[in-house]
Amino acid sequence: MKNVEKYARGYYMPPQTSLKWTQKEYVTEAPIWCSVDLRDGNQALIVPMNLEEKLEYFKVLVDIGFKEIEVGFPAASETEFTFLRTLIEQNLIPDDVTIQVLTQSREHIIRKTFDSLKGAHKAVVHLYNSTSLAQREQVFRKSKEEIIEIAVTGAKLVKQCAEETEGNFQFEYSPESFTGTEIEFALEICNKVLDVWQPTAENPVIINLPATVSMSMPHVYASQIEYMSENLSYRDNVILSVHPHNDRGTGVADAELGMLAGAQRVEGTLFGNGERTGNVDVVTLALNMYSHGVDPKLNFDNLPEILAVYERLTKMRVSERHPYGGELVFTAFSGSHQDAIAKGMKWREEEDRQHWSVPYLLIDPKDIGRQYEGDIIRINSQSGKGGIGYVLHQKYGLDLPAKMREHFGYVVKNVSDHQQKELMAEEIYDIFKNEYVNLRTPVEFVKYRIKEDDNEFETIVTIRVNGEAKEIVGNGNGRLDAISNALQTELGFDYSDLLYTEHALETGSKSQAVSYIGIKATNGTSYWGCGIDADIMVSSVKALFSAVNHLIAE
Ligand SMILES: CC(=O)SCCNC(=O)CCNC(=O)[C@H](O)C(C)(C)COP(=O)(O)OP(=O)(O)OC[C@H]1O[C@@H](n2cnc3c(N)ncnc32)[C@H](O)[C@@H]1OP(=O)(O)O
Ligand SMILES: CC(C)C(=O)C(=O)O
Repeated sequence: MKNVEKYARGYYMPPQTSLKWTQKEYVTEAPIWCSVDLRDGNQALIVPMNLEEKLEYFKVLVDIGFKEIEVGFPAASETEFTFLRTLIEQNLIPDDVTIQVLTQSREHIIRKTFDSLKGAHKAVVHLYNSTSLAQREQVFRKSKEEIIEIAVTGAKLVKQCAEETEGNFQFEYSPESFTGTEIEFALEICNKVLDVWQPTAENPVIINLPATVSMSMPHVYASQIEYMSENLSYRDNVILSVHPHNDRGTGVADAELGMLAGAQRVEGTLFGNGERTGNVDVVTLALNMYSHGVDPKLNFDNLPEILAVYERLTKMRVSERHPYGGELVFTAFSGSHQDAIAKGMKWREEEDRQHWSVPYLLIDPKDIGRQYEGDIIRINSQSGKGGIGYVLHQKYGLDLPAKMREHFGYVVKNVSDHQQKELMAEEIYDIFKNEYVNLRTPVEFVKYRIKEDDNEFETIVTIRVNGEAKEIVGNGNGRLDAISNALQTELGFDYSDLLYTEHALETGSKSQAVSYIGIKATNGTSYWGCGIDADIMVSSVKALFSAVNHLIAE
């Protein structure tokens, strides 16, 4: 690419790197989650949510289990202000939920923010100003000292307003654009703000270190978080928070490594909505944790419902490949994946197995409200017998013998390949019926009579050959054997190795028998048939005729 030299830059690695976080395998405890959907997510929407939409979204967040929710930027607009007033005046904030509001470090904005908070029992007031080299030089055109002054002046005013306003206020400070800030300067400015706020064990201060723009690889961010965690003043009374964005596609990695490095709190949004490429996706973070056997303390056991509300209110779309929520993320189309999943699911059914280890599926889709049927195995020309057999079994209760499954697999693949489309379960079942169950030409079974004498059977079978009715006669040491012999004599060719299986099939309140029959022609080729009937013997005879019709057609 021609302009690559434009982008060479340093990443502000800490002066001493201890990298203790690299020794940890996974996050062992849920962080304090703070949803910023209604603020950072909302400010990035083409049309920000209206009052009713924000109220509905707030309820969804509460139901998921968020205990901290940044509800907006009250000084930004009338809707934002009114939303906050509605939450407070209509008493819509549960006792165990703390709302959070964002403010720039500007006097009129801070004062308006506190106006919006009147009557709130408790709230986090979140103050920010940009600290990065780029913002200092280009946006603010101020020295480091002047930038510290903005933060400290704002922090003092926030403290004063909190003292003048009834309610319990906790403070949060973000050195916005932290990842573009020299790490020692970020530490200095945070410590200056902490000096103003004087955090205590009863009222700790949140220091939030945003990857406002994610610039470096995740290990750099983690090293920065660890450095801040180890060097912040009042550390015991500071809650260290991360707020990653997803510019490099590493928002989740940033948050996870950030937690390993000492972050106790995470700010993010559902499905990663937010500025540009979005905020970190809390659903993915929480369910990643769940997949490690750690309770994330957020409830996503009905993710499809949450996703539907999210898409309706934000008018954003969750991509098919989005972790956990995406339509296709538990779906296998390809044969070998389907085969392994179908076998893995069967292995689970055989015994009560606690530990989830089904190949290709990170978690059990059912745990987050996804269905097996139609969700995990879908059929196209990349699919194989395992998946096709699984669909027929799950949806229609058919349990094809292994060899027949193989034959039918190719039949289905052929249809899908030629039609260049995915086949739904109903279509597969139709192909199955046309291929075997309804195959009645050239020879159609009509009825049979049978006599038994000392385990010797003699039968007269009524058949129709190319539409013409006739009776054929045969003997054998079993009913099916006798009928098969009658057919072979009439048709004048041989087959052997009659392979027969059957099982019951519940259709509505009625039970039917399904029989599968495989026959081998003298040239070694196998042919398969299936019959379904309330009478088990009739189902076997129909299966035999279906297999024989395949043989004749060759
Ligand atoms: C990374 C983030 O997501 S931060 C949050 C961003 N979210 C939003 O901005 C959404 C809501 N914002 C708004 O509605 C508006 O920006 C308002 C109401 C807050 C402010 O509106 P306005 O004053 O009209 O405009 P604007 O935001 O452009 O103001 C820019 C001025 O504020 C200054 N400023 C910006 N951020 C801050 C800050 N955090 N602290 C102090 N000053 C700041 C700028 O330097 C600029 O100063 P100048 O007037 O001397 O040039
Ligand atoms: C206000 C801060 C935390 C922010 O939204 C960001 O830096 O992305």
